Amino acid sequence: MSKEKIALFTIFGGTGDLAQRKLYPSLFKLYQKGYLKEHFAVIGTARRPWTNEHYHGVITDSLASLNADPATVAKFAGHFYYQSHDVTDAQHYVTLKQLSEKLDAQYGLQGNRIFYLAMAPNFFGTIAQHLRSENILTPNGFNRVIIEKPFGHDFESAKELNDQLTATFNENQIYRIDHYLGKEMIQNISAIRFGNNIWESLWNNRYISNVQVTLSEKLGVEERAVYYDNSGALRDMVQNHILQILSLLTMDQPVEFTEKDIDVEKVKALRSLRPLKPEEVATNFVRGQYAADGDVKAYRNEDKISPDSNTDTFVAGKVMIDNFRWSGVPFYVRTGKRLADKFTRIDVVFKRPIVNIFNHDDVRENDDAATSLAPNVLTINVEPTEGVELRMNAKALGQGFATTPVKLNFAHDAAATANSPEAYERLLHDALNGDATNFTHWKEVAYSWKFVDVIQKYWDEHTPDFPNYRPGSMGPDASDELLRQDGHEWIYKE
Ligand SMILES: NC(=O)C1=CN([C@@H]2O[C@H](COP(=O)(O)OP(=O)(O)OC[C@H]3O[C@@H](n4cnc5c(N)ncnc54)[C@H](OP(=O)(O)O)[C@@H]3O)[C@@H](O)[C@H]2O)C=CC1
Ligand SMILES: O=C1O[C@H](COP(=O)(O)O)[C@@H](O)[C@H](O)[C@H]1O
Repeated sequence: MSKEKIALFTIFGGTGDLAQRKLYPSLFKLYQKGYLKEHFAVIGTARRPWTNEHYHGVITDSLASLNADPATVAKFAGHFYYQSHDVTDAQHYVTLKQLSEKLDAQYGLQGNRIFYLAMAPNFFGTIAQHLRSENILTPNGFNRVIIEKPFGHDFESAKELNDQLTATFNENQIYRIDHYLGKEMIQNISAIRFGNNIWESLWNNRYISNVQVTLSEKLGVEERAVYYDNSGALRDMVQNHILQILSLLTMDQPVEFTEKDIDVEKVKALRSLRPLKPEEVATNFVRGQYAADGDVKAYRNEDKISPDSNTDTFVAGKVMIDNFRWSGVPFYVRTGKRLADKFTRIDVVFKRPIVNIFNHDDVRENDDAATSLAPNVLTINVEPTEGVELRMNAKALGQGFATTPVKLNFAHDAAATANSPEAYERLLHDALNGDATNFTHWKEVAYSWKFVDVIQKYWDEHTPDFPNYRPGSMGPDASDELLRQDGHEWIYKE
């Protein structure tokens, strides 16, 4: 059976950063791999008054880093059509419907439509309402809408947006994208956990001391100031990516590895997050904003950022999960811009042995572990390295007997990593196949916002002392104190 997928893509936000950096290259890779052939077309739409010719130039430029055959690129770009209009303008959708029907006939698209909303969330409801009112969805093919994160701004706006979307689309037509779920090693969490008896039997509060999730970025806010200053790191990275990763790390085993069964278990995990009371926020969550350092601008001095902005560019937090499996285990999360390096990693820190038979001096009263033995740590490296490390204790080489920490290490080689699909390519392919396994679902989004809203509300009511961390560090000192107060420390330290 041909692997060719047939569809008309309509990208709202076709002139934007995400479309150019992620969507066009991903669609091209699907084209190169034969998943898209002749029977596909793309309508890019935004307000800028571009011509098709200019649009094809933008598409070509967005593929430059792929060093692809120019003739192939030109043929691919020929499937793209630009329409300039404002999504709040009803007439835009009348002309969009006419163009959609023309391209459907021209390319034989069987009425299959994928609408990608690659623009600020406050427009998502407007677009969904117009798609319905102007009858742009088709009766004879599939209709799917891909919604970028953050899905809303808080629980209330997310609920309103979801109601607007479900007035137009069924739940199984809504693809809430969180591109971290398309990353190889995030998908690997379930394989590691449920594919190996060694881990699942230890994956609980009897053996695990604490879990650490770090999404570190070296870049600053770059060209996205307008979006980011209204978002902040808590909404931009914690409400979605980090809580999604936490749900995969902590969920119970699904009955089957299917979209529905995985969603059931992720929702159970997110429902088990211990909600914070307002008076608990300050001792469990840390916020930061990067300062200036040499020729690196402070956040408040970035283009289009107000000089008195209190937007958080860094978050560290301690999350507790109240269920049988995880009660008592702290989950430390952190993310930020202008940190020491660009990487994403998960560190699962196991409890040390209670007794160190190799060093009787180490046995102390009321000590919960033999401190001279290093803790076992399972590290899942998500990016830029893709792989798994295990730290354990072994005998030190040579005469006598002493223990020493050693590391078992698996990493995909660079060639394998380079050839594996990038997150957006993988998720666009899943959407073409109607597979929403690696997308978020409404209840997951709802519980994530409910958890985050308490923190954001408390921060909105209390003025921070910003800026408070040096670019190139791993955030404010309070982030280290968050673990130190529990007798722990970050496995990755600057
Ligand atoms: N960029 C990234 O790395 C990531 C972005 N995202 C999400 O993707 C979405 C888009 O982000 P990004 O591409 O960075 O944002 P940009 O600001 O770069 O792009 C916004 C797009 O929306 C268009 N637009 C704005 N207002 C209107 C309007 N009234 N009518 C029609 N088009 C409009 C703009 O085009 P024009 O001005 O010509 O109208 C532009 O194409 C956001 O939800 C963001 O959270 C998610 C993950 C990563
Ligand atoms: O969703 C987002 O993610 C990017 C980081 O994505 P990555 O794949 O490069 O790790 C982040 O820079 C951006 O602010 C955020 O919106």
